[in-house]
Amino acid sequence: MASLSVLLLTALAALLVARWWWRRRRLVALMERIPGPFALPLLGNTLEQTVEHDELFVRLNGITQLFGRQHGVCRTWFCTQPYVLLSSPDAVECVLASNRHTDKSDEYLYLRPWLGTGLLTSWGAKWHRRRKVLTPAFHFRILDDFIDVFREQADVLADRFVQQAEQAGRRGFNVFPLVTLCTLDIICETAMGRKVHAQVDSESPYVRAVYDMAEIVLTRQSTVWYQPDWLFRLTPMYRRQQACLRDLHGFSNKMILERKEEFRRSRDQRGQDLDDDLGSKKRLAFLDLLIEASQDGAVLSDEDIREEVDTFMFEGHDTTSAAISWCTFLIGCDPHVQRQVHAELDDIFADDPDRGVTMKDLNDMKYLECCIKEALRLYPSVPAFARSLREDVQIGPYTVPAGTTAMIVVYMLHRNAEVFPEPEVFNPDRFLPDNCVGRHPFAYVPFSAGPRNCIGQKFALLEEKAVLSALLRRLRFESLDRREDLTLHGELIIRPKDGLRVRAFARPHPSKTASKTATAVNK
Ligand code: HEM
Repeated sequence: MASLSVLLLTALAALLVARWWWRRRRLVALMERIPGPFALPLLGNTLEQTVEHDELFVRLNGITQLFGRQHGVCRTWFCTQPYVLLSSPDAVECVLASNRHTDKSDEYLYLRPWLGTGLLTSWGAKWHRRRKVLTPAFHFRILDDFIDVFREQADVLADRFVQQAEQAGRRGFNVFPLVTLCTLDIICETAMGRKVHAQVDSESPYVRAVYDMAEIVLTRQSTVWYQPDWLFRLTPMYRRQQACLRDLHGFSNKMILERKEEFRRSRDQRGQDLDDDLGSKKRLAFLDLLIEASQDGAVLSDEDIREEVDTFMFEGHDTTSAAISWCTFLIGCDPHVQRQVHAELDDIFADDPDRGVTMKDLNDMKYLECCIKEALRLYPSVPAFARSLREDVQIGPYTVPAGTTAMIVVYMLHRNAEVFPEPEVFNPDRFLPDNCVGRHPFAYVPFSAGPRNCIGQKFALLEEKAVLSALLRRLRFESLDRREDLTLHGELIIRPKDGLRVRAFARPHPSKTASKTATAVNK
């Protein structure tokens, strides 16, 4: 009897496997036409990919270079999940330009405990609704209000840089951690309307939880045995996650309650709608705009608001911090570029070298903008991102089947020598208006592109300019690390494994009659 049961169970299991295999045969056949490394049955390329983060980044870029040379498409398998890696403008366009491929891949699932289904992780009708509700929060009128926050926090950072420069002398110091605390201060104040003083107190539980949570997400993304929820719940890392979430959600919930209360009070006092107040009397945080848009819960519940605030916190500080740090480093590698940036800044602030930066100044920083763009080309803060394909897509000569994860390998896309000759050279002139004419619109996508592009890109660019100009008005940089010696961590954000070390020197105070050396771009 027992042996009959075993036989029946074995037959049933075999039947299920055969059915699964039969259903997947088209997907597998289509995938195997796409160039890629040899893959084992069931395991695929998992063994080559279960390595340290820096090594994984090198391997993914290597596969892209080796197998995706011709059409910018190659394939790899993580267990039974197929991936295509896209690295040419045409291939990337096929996915990003379409309204049909807006669903995020399973890698984003691990962000859900923190971000729920906010703008970054939601899909379908919910994402559409949210995008519509949130877009006005990034209107330039609102961004104008944030310049004061950028300026204040950038000045704190510049003071800290001066201090570090004095203490470290010729040994130099790592810019990354200092800049990250500054961008965290900026996003807390602009997203939630509260100062967390991260630059002064980096040990705050909230700040620590942000770091820990990002690390947990990354570990789950790249480690097979942490992926199933039931298995993850058995690990100490799950308990660490729950502790982080208590701090993260506890803080945002408290902020929401406080701001709602303030919002109600001020509306009752004035007897008028907050709309009348936009951009005039009181600076509004994104949170206030969400509370306003929520229409007392009819459009957004408190939990919906929290999802979005947490999403801004996540997307809005590490990305800008990486961008500012890389740009400082690259400018510090090239004295000629640095002289042009200094000349532009001296020119803009010739009327009063000590005054605070304004929106007009930021808009006038054309050459600095080229440097920022070029730094984002070489070191895109988000080096890769992914979509889950719900239907077949034709990419070049290949039909990529539904069910595949399409990964946009931005780091390699930006190194296409046909679009960017001598791609490893840091050359901000590539982004002078004349030099951009005729460039493929999907050849440069640090903020993604198409319907799911970065909603915060204007905010990010203004913040970067405000912080970099505050640093460069006071300091001259010399980068100590050589680019070719850096080990990169291609994590959620691209980071150098051992930081970016620079020496900083105080600049002589520019006289009020500074020469009006206009740079080519300002003419
Ligand atoms: C240099 C800075 C930044 C870079 C390079 C960057 C890059 C990106 C990229 C590549 C995406 C697409 C991600 C994907 O498809 O998975 C994205 C989406 C997003 N970003 Fe940014 N980002 C930056 C700054 C910001 C800031 C400052 C905010 C908010 C204040 C922000 C908020 C968002 C949101 C909410 C999304 C999701 C948009 C959607 O799916 O509709 N980002 N960003």
